[in-house]
Amino acid sequence: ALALHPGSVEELYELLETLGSGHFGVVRRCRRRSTGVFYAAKFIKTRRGRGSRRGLERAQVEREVGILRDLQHPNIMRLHDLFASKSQMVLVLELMRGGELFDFIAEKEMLSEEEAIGFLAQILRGVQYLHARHIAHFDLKPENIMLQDKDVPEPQIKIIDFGLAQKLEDGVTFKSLCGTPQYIAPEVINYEPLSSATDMWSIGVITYILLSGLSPFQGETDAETLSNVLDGAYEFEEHHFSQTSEMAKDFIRQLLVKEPRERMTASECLVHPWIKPL
Ligand SMILES: Cc1ccc2c(c1)c1c3c(c(C)cc1n2CCCN)C(=O)NC3=O
Repeated sequence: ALALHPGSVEELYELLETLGSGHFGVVRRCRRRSTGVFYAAKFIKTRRGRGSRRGLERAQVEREVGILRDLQHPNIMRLHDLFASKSQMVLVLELMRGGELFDFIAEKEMLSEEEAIGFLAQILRGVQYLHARHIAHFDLKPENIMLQDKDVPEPQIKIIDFGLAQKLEDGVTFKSLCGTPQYIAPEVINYEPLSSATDMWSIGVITYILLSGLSPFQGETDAETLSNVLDGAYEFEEHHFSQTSEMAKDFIRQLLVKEPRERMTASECLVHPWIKPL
């Protein structure tokens, strides 16, 4: 069980360099003093009162922790330790030395279909595990897919950042305008009920990017991107997709579908002929 340490994280961990920062706060590499094992420490500033603008609502962070602490899957980020003070929370997480899938693709420009399938099968198994527990991530994108090590033939990945994740209580239509324009599904923009199918649209966008290095709906501005998403306006540009198999295109077509109910589920993706032969 996960203890909520009242003391300071520095009593148990030596804090090292900053690995990244974002809307949530700062992530630093750290080393557990008693074992010498390295971890990632995510520092989240929590609001003093409802008034202040800085930091996140404490309840929101507690929701993320509540979701993370019960998850146990090789492709989902594991929460090791938790520290809370009145103005910040510190999540101690597994260290993913390989960094973001986003940077991995940027370095390689694009991946072979075999490499893409290798990553997607892991992402789909993690998402299948979440959806089976009625949890949706709602912010799936290459920045939130981390690699254990990148200099190995088949890098192991984990899904991180459950800051926007939700438990999908049956019947509760969860609506929230969140996520990143390039990856969000039409129903998010139309403020319609969200579901696990919302994650599957994002996986369609991620697949398109893995195979081509291009983002299917990205426009000059966020507004243009959002309208491209609403129009479902994307194409397999000949120049970037001439070498791509028909099965890969079919896989993407069955995810970038406007009607959420018509999209493949994670389980259906895992038996799609493009992925299955694995
Ligand atoms: C080597 C490296 C570099 C940047 C990292 C991480 C690791 C990292 C990690 C985590 C999070 C939530 C954010 C992280 N970031 C920030 C960027 C994440 N999109 C995490 O949970 N484990 C990490 O290793």
